Amino acid sequence: MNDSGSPTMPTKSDRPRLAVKLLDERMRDYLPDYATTGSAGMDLRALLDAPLTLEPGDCELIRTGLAIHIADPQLAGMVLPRSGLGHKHGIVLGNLVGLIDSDYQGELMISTWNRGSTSFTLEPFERLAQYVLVPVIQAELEVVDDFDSSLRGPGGFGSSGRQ
Ligand SMILES: O=c1ccn([C@H]2C[C@H](O)[C@@H](COP(=O)(O)OP(=O)(O)OP(=O)(O)O)O2)c(=O)[nH]1
Ligand SMILES: [Mg+2]
Repeated sequence: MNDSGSPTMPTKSDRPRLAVKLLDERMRDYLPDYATTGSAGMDLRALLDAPLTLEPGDCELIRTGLAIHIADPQLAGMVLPRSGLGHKHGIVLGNLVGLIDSDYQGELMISTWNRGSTSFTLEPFERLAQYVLVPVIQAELEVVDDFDSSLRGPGGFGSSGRQ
């Protein structure tokens, strides 16, 4: 927050820097970036040599041509669907959400599932999903016999009703 109480806009130089390898030279022109200053995710593009048609129910692993090494274990990447593709065309992720470990150095892959009822043709370099960097806290599990009591206790899965 600044003095006027509004959030201070971080500048590009405040951002963590992530090492990226181009596994296909064509991706140099298509490096992911934030579309607006407030975007949470960077769009990931499909590395394809030709259009690819996904029939209803098809699920294909699509290359991005990028390897991003996050390195910091207090960060992770998440691959999320784009809302327009998911809502209008049924193009979502075969794993629903992709979780990218900070020590992963391989190619970022997008499991692309046509959960809709019509075929969809994906164009080369089309923006297919989005990559969000998130903070992570790693924990140690400590085995106990009993918990300190809580208001909820073991209640879950709708125990509080619907209204
Ligand atoms: O949508 C995704 C999900 C995962 N990955 C990569 C990065 C991640 O760090 C690695 C392993 O993912 P995860 O742990 O979710 O898969 P797993 O089935 O448990 O594989 P592993 O045994 O390699 O951990 O695969 C992707 O490229 N795209
Ligand atoms: Mg795993």
